[in-house]
Amino acid sequence: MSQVALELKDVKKKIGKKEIIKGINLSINQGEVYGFIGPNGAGKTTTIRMIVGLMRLTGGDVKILGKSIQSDYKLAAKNIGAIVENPELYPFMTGWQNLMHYARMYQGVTKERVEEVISLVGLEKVVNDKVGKYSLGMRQRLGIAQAILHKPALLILDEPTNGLDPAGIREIRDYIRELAVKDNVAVMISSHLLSEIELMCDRIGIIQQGEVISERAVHDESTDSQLKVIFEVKQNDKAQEVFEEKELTIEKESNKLIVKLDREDIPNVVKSLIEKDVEVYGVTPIKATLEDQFLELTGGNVIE
Ligand SMILES: Nc1ncnc2c1ncn2[C@@H]1O[C@H](COP(=O)(O)OP(=O)(O)OP(=O)(O)O)[C@@H](O)[C@H]1O
Repeated sequence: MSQVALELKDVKKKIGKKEIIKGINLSINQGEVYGFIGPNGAGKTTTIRMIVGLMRLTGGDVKILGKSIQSDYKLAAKNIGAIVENPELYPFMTGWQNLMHYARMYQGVTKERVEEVISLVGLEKVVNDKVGKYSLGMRQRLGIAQAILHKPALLILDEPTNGLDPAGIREIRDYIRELAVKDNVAVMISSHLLSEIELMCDRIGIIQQGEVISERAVHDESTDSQLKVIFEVKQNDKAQEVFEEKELTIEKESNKLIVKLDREDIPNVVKSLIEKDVEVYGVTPIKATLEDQFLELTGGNVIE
């Protein structure tokens, strides 16, 4: 069984009289990529800053590989690699010099390990160029390389794909998945790019007003029990009667009826339609995108 890499227990943060984080509980296993999403001001950065020790907790605890950041900070922190806000890089030094500079700060990070992370993030060709000349994508990759130098069990990335073009986003996504699968690293990513989260993460937590209001596996069909289904029928009015009898919500009433129902009720509804002589041409479940779910859960709050 994989070990729990990160555990948040009733984590709270009060600034002045305002409770910004209201008791967050979550855990991330080794080898798991966890997306932490929420509208602006929901509390993502505050939570991350507490996990990495940049801000004190006002309540609860954070454990990394079982070590508390409150009572065992040094032991807990050595298992974290993070990019919070922008990665700190020296523009007048080459990529190689930057990494060697950080490698010296950790015990046991060899030259071979530096070479390994460079190839993992695909920076071999530019590693001897000055970082000042790097594109944003290259800088992000170097930032990730720096964060994983000491082989942390937990990698935390705050908006890692911010400002990257689609090709850059794809590359970062691939490195992150590789890290989780090959090196068993637990990764926590905060982002507002929901489509990215869907492709990159195993599980997501949605945070709103300082609380995790929903947590779900990204590819778990069982969490999609309430579906939107498109019914293509010839006799709309008769079909509507069937749906109304069953107290189902009809969302759209053009030539196609979009109805919300549980997956296991589909056969029954189709049977009723046929019994009422409705000619059914098609029944298509629409997989609600994460964005739909997110907007539904946050009551339509607009995200960037
Ligand atoms: N030092 C502070 N003093 C007072 N309020 C603060 C402070 N830092 C953060 N806040 C408030 O806490 C809430 C959460 O902010 P936070 O930056 O954690 O949100 P976020 O989810 O990361 O948002 P964004 O996506 O915009 O970065 C916001 O309402 C913010 O105004």
